[in-house]
Amino acid sequence: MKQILLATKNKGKAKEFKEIFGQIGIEVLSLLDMEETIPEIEETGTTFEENAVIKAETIAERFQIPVLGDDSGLEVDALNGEPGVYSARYAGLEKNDQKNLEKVLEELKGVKTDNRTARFVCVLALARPGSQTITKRGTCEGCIGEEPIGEHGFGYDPIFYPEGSHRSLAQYSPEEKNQISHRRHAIDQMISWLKQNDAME
Ligand SMILES: O=c1nc[nH]c2c1ncn2[C@H]1C[C@H](O)[C@@H](COP(=O)(O)OP(=O)(O)OP(=O)(O)O)O1
Ligand SMILES: [Mg+2]
Repeated sequence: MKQILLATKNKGKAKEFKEIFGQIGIEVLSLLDMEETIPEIEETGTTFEENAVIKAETIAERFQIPVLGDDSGLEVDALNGEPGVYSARYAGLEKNDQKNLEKVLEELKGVKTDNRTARFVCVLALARPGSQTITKRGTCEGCIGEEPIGEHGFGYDPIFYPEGSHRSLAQYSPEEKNQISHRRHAIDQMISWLKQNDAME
């Protein structure tokens, strides 16, 4: 496998996949690299697994090549796991990262540090024409800060402090984030599975 198509239009995700897979010599293309406009894929699932499979299978069906789908989000314990699969649309259908993280901070007003635990979840689905789709999950534990800080990353990174860290994930360099992220852990699991099943070629 020298090249893989990623079923996403999210710039932040695409950049991280390119960096992580680039290190093992695999080129990642995303829907942002395609000439034609791909219609929005409806995320009708209620779990990360379901949505990752929908994304990967929709695009694999269309292009008849192996496709990786990523469905990810933030689970906040004090909010019963919200925003979860609705992370991208938490503050509205326009998918605004700034408004989304402000809504989390608003919902957590008055909640003490010890009770602000959360995790990022990333589920990857690999759909290959003629094979069963497989999914792998990665997580990154941490807690939610009091205000956004940091310039790197995307999404909820400015309010997320990885376990044991005094810096938000948006204060991590891309290289540092890619060593500990939920996405990195899911990718590692997927690569191990492919190696074990002689499917890396
Ligand atoms: O490393 C991350 N650092 C910060 N925030 C993150 C991360 N990973 C996911 N997130 C947030 C962004 C978005 O609010 C939601 C993903 O939603 P999700 O539907 O999977 O992606 P999306 O709609 O942006 O792009 P697409 O569906 O085309 O892949 O979780
Ligand atoms: Mg989405």
